[in-house]
Amino acid sequence: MLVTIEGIDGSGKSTLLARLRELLADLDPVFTREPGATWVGESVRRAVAERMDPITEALLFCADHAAHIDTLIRPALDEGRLVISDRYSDSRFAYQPVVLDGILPDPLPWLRAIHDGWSVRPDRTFLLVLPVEDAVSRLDPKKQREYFENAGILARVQENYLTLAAADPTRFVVVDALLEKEEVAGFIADEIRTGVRSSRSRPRA
Ligand SMILES: Nc1ncnc2c1ncn2[C@@H]1O[C@H](COP(=O)(O)OP(=O)(O)OP(=O)(O)O)[C@@H](O)[C@H]1O
Ligand SMILES: Cc1cn([C@H]2C[C@H](O)[C@@H](COP(=O)(O)O)O2)c(=O)[nH]c1=O
Repeated sequence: MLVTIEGIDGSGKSTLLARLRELLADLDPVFTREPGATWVGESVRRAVAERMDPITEALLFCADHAAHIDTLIRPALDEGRLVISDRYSDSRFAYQPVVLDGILPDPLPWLRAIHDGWSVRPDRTFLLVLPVEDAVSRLDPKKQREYFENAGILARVQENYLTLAAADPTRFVVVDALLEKEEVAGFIADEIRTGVRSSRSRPRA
């Protein structure tokens, strides 16, 4: 079963993932992330830091996804493992249309077409949602920030996420990221357990 965690910067993904490691330890999940599960992710971070052109950046995010699927996601799913990824393809579908606005006429179908035929669809996606000003106020001012981490961009990214969630309500679970950390993690851990139980009781396709 493939579970993904999505949300704008500062929504609490890293905090949640750290707690899920403890709460779901008995299920022995494979925890992973995009970008960064493979060395291609290092190139992506470099491209973002150097503000390379947005097409190069988008294609590097896609290349990182392809390497991630090939080296980690597919092998783990083939072994029947629970995989939990901190960001995945929906990050591309939410962030890159904002970055590519004015560069491509219609970025989302272009991005989706790049993923067609080889990407693996998540079984469940938890989207952490909160007012953008709360997310920005949570960001560590001492840390070097990616250029995405600006309120104007993040507001548009979150709108894109909410549109994706509304279009696919059986996969997405929208979670109020203003709730207490423990409440967010407890709720998502319970939902993942329920999903794992039902996927194990279903014959494999
Ligand atoms: N539910 C919550 N309530 C209040 N504060 C929270 C909550 N979840 C996380 N935080 C705090 O918000 C800050 C940002 O959280 P975190 O680093 O987990 O976000 P993130 O989504 O991983 O951000 P990024 O995408 O920038 O890495 C941290 O200081 C964290 O302690
Ligand atoms: C996977 C992916 C990520 N991004 C953006 C979102 C964040 O601002 C950074 C990743 O940093 P984090 O430490 O995970 O917060 O990259 C993106 O624009 N497109 C993507 O596909």
